[in-house]
Amino acid sequence: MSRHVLALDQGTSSSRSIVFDEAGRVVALAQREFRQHYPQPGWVEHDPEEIWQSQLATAREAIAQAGLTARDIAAIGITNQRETTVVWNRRTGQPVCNAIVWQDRRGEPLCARLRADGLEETVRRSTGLVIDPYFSATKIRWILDHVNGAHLAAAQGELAFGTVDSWLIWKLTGGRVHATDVSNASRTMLYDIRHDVWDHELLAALHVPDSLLPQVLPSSHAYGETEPGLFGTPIAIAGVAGDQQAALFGQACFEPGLAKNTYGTGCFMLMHTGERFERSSNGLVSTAAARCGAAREYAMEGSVFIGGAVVQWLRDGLQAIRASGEVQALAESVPDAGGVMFVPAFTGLGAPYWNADARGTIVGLTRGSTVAHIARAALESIAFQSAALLQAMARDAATQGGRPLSELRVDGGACVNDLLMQFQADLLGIPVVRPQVTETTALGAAYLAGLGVGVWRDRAEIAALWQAERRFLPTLARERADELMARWERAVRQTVAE
Ligand SMILES: Nc1ncnc2c1ncn2[C@@H]1O[C@H](COP(=O)(O)OP(=O)(O)O)[C@@H](O)[C@H]1O
Ligand SMILES: O=P(O)(O)OC[C@H](O)CO
Repeated sequence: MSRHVLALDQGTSSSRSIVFDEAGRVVALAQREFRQHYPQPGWVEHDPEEIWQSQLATAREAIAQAGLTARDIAAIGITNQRETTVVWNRRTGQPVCNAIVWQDRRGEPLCARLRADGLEETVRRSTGLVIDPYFSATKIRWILDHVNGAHLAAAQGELAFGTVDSWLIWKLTGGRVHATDVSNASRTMLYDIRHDVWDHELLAALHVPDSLLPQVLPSSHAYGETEPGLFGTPIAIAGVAGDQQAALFGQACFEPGLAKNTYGTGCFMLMHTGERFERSSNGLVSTAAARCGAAREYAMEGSVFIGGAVVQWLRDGLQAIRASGEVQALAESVPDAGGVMFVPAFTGLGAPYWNADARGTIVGLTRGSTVAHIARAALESIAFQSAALLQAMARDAATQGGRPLSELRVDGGACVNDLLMQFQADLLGIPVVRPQVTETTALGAAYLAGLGVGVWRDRAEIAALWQAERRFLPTLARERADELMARWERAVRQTVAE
């Protein structure tokens, strides 16, 4: 049997495909960026057709680059930017409009209505989430309300909704399979993660007909086979998970209390909480972890909307650097941020603050401040936001009888930045551990698929493959770290002042 697995990693800024071997090593990687559309302030869209074409192209490239053919691929695992919403016509397979991306805030007025209707507790109890336009529910409703004919077509059962995984499964199987996995379903704000069913009270509150919805399956499962024409021979789709839950799996965080933080466009810290659905009292959400069988598994999550994206802003907005990789040298050209504090609330603030109206703020500027101080403060903001998540997790653990975190596993595009990782360890006061394979999102999807077809036997075998590349140990005095966090929180308060 073939021992290679192909992971399709459909991210916010690019589509990537990676071929892994049975040791979990990257054999080939292909990547394509695609266009971001910003039709109005606060709106972000993607063209679903471009998502599909870029994903397909990278999948073919990765197989060819590895010197393999489709026959050598044991299975495909899919992982994806979560919450992003696609609605398409079941007969023609055509999307009815652009995908509404997770960062898009247009659902806020509807969220305000849901809050006013007193649905907050229902949402939290059933879905584990807070009412926020980040999640798919209000994006679906917006499409049905604003796209010509969509409301009627939905009522007549002609339309299908899916997060990006469902859309890719649909395209890969030639429209034969309309499904999603439980970790993606848990991000829609319509799925009851306690009982594993779509929540009919929430569907009714949002007037979303259930004919729109995909079937929800475990993350490691036989979803179907790809159309023979796509790769020359059919390949089994055997794993599907939202990218953050896939990263948790790829980091081998299978035990309650193990956590990872992914530093991509945003930052996403997830802690496995085992089979217990725990609710946060400190601004985090509960979510379904990737699932291999019938047992329910959960995670506590903190989502930061602007992580590595602040570095993109330094590059594209401020034009302070030409490439993201240059930020470390610029930030290191000064000994510290010189009192500058940067809160990149460009699209509001996610966890633990949940404020859609906050906007970016730089405080503490003096005559001596330079672009290097701003770059350093920008990098530090990624660590501050993540530290606020960890503090929230620690507060939850303290009240729920859990143990505080003993180390944090990291991954994502910005985790290559040593300065950022060291500052993160300093703020957190625990080791920050970077694994040898930092493509953990794709690796998690590959593991889920490979487990299904026997490339890997069980989680123990996967856990044994995980290896640290570098441990960043905290060096800062705790009082100094606390002082910095207090200054950060003061700066955050200024982002919401009008
Ligand atoms: N050396 C670096 N230091 C800090 N941030 C970086 C560095 N290199 C890349 N990044 C940031 O990492 C992000 C890309 O990470 P990636 O995991 O590929 O994102 P995504 O999955 O969200 O598309 C970008 O926002 C980029 O600015
Ligand atoms: O595409 P990423 O890696 O920034 O991940 C996006 C998240 O899934 C959004 O919840």
